[in-house]
Amino acid sequence: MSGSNPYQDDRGNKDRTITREGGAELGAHPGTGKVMATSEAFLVGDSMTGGYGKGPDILHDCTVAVNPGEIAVIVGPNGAGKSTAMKAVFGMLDLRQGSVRLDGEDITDLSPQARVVRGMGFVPQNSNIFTSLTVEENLEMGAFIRTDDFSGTMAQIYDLFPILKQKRNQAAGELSGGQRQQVAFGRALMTQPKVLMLDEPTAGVSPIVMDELFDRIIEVARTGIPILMVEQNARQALEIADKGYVLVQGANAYSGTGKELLADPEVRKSFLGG
Ligand SMILES: Nc1ncnc2c1ncn2[C@@H]1O[C@H](COP(=O)(O)OP(=O)(O)OP(=O)(O)O)[C@@H](O)[C@H]1O
Repeated sequence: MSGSNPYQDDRGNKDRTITREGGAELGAHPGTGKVMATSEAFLVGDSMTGGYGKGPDILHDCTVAVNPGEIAVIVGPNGAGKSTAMKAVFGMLDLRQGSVRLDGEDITDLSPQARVVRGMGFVPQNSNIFTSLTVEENLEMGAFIRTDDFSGTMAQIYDLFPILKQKRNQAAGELSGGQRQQVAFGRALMTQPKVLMLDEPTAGVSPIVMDELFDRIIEVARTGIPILMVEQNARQALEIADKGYVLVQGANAYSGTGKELLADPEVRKSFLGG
């Protein structure tokens, strides 16, 4: 979104090999094509183990990471812990082991609010907009941490999602599912995040709307904002993914580039419907 972003589009597929059980070699630094350790990635949830409250561990040594210019997608069966992994990266559950790092800094102990201030944008799966507020008020709420003039950012968001401009004075609750997702997406962009996390951005929308949302996600990634997202529509999401993680029972089962995972016979058979 921001013209001053130093990271330019570099979404070409790099030569990387698929890994099973962990993805230590995943992650290529934009511009260099050099494969670097996941631990050096811009955003990394590294070897995360933990669960909700005093309950059992849901995540088991789970690692997800994303770099500028990339779209990283987490897929896997229902209940695999995909949303939990996102919540863990955003600081919504206490990790028993592992860490979260953003731009080289350990943020494991920061609250979600503090992570937003550091540059994380998170769009949760549910309740991600204020239905009784107008579209524009929702976007304004997104800018809550900003003290500068955010009208330029709002204009960029209206360029990205023209329908939101058209409906800016309408209550967000009156919008279609796909339009509401655009509001949630736009609201997260209002903070000018350094990284964006989306939990099932295409949940409940038609295939056409899903394609449109994916196009917008690609557009945002091209501005250099790394995007980490969970998707139910695994096949379609992996098609636009620079890298993908298949989670099973809270652990990394497969990881690789989107292309590699789509081509892997085991991944196809077990997770992509053949
Ligand atoms: N708030 C919570 N408190 C306790 N357990 C939870 C909570 N949220 C999720 N879980 C449990 O964590 C496990 C993983 O759930 P999670 O929602 O992360 O899976 P998922 O892969 O995102 O699933 P889906 O694809 O169905 O959305 C499940 O067993 C679920 O019951």
